[in-house]
Parts: sequence; C-alpha cells; structure tokens
Amino acid sequence: MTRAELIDHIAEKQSMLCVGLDTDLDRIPKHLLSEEDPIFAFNKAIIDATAEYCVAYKPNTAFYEAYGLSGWQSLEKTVAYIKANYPKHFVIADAKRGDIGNTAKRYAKAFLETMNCDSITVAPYMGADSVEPFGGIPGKWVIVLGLTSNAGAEDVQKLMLQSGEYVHTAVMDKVHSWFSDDELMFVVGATRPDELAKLREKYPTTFFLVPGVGAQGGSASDVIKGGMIPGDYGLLINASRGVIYASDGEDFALQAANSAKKLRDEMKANM
Ligand SMILES: O=c1ccn([C@@H]2O[C@H](COP(=O)(O)O)[C@@H](O)[C@H]2O)c(=O)[nH]1
Repeated sequence: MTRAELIDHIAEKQSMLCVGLDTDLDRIPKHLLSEEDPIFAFNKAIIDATAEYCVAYKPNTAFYEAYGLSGWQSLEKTVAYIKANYPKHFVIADAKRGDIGNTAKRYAKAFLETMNCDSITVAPYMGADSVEPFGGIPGKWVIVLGLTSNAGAEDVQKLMLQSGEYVHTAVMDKVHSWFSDDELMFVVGATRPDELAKLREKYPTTFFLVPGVGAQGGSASDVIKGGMIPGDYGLLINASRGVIYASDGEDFALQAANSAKKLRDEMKANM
C-alpha cells in the first residue's frame, strides 16, 4: 500500500485507528471454542464488526505462534481474509524481528511476500544489515521500534549517550537515514505523549505507529494533539485489548464495534 493510499483511507474514514488482533484462547468468548478454528472465527467477527471504524489491523504474531502450526494457520487465514474483504485496510505483522541480513531477508519474504502483510515491525538494535532487507519492496513498509510504550523502554532506549543524546534518538536518526518516508514508520508509545510530540518535531514527515491507547492508559486525543502531521495525518493509533475484549459474551463483536467507534469518534473530533 502506498503512502497516498493510506492517507486517503484515513481521510475517508476520519480515523487513524488500528485494531490489534492479540487473540488469546483464554480470553475469547467460550461459545467460540467449539468452532473448528476459534481464533479465526473470533478475528473474522471482530474484523467484520470494526472495519467501518478503523484503517488498519495489527495481529501480534506472538498470540498465533503460541499455538504452533494451528496458530500460524489462523494468522495466515486472518491476513488473507482482510486482504480479500477489506483491501484498503493496512495490515501490520507485529513480529518485532531483527537478525543478521541473511536471516532478515527470510523474515521479509515470510511476512511481506508469502503472508502478504503490508508491513512488519522490526527491532533495530542489530543495525543496518538487519533492517535494510525489509526496505525496497514496492508497497511494503518497515515499522521500526523508536520509543516503546512499556516501562522497560527506560532501561536501554532512554539511556543517555556521552554526546548528550538518548540511545533511541541516535538509533532513530540512523534508521531514518536508511529509508524514505514512503516505506518507514516508527513505533512510538502513546504512554509518552510529551516525548511523542518531541519526536514529531524531529521527524515531521514520518508515520508513527502508536500503541498503548486503552489498556496501557494512553489517550488518542493526546497522541493526535502532539503527533499528527497536518494534511498527511501521519499516525496509526493502535488499541488491542481495549477493543477486542470489550465483552466476553455473545455480544463481543457488537461491543468491539462500539469500542472502535468510540475511539474513531475521539480521533475524528481531534483531526
Ligand atoms: O511499544 C510497543 C510496541 C508494541 N506494542 C504492542 O501493541 C499492542 C498493544 O496492546 P494493548 O492491548 O492495546 O495494550 C500489543 O500487541 C503490544 O505487544 C506495545 O504495546 N508497545
């Protein structure tokens, strides 16, 4: 998907919402457990209910890999379902890969070609050869961890270098020099709105994928106030548990839609 197509979809929907498909058999409604593929049945219902309010889906691969072969098949079916039925929606494989170049090329093939996701999240700490293989693929994006939403971001990303610069901004500067804004996004946590606003000043034209709204306490309004790119939007704001587990009853899809609509309405009011 091109940057222009993504921006057009955000404008059309008046939404920057990315629904995170962190599907856990211990949390989905019990009545789905008798389905042949409960994970896919849950995802399909969530996707059909929320597509109207969001522009992206982000399956976190850990939730599928945890179930071995059947989990991987559920993930492939989910991505294929989105591509076939909602082709304007941007699909993020939240896989956080990062390895030597030879291996990185295989990860790129697995997620961007074989599975046909639009993008993959990548941890940049192994350097250029571990990240560059995800670039240069027409219509595909590499989403690199910038400043993450978790408390542990302080441990390494917020270390100060002797130059007076933080580790994460030194890393982001390097990554930014390797790719154009047509294929690079940074992950920046919604739990750090002030830092997100500073990063927007530093990278005024690069899309940010922003997790941490809802269950982790971040606010979509604060993210938009500090992070939106005028005209281009520049944000995909993710909510996973806060949308997909809005109810564990028979009404789970309806409640997920209500939760997604509420976030969309909040975004629309601030765009
Ligand atoms: O900094 C990061 C990077 C990735 N994530 C992922 O996003 C979702 C958030 O889920 P919620 O249920 O909305 O909290 C999840 O897949 C994380 O692994 C993140 O939270 N922070």
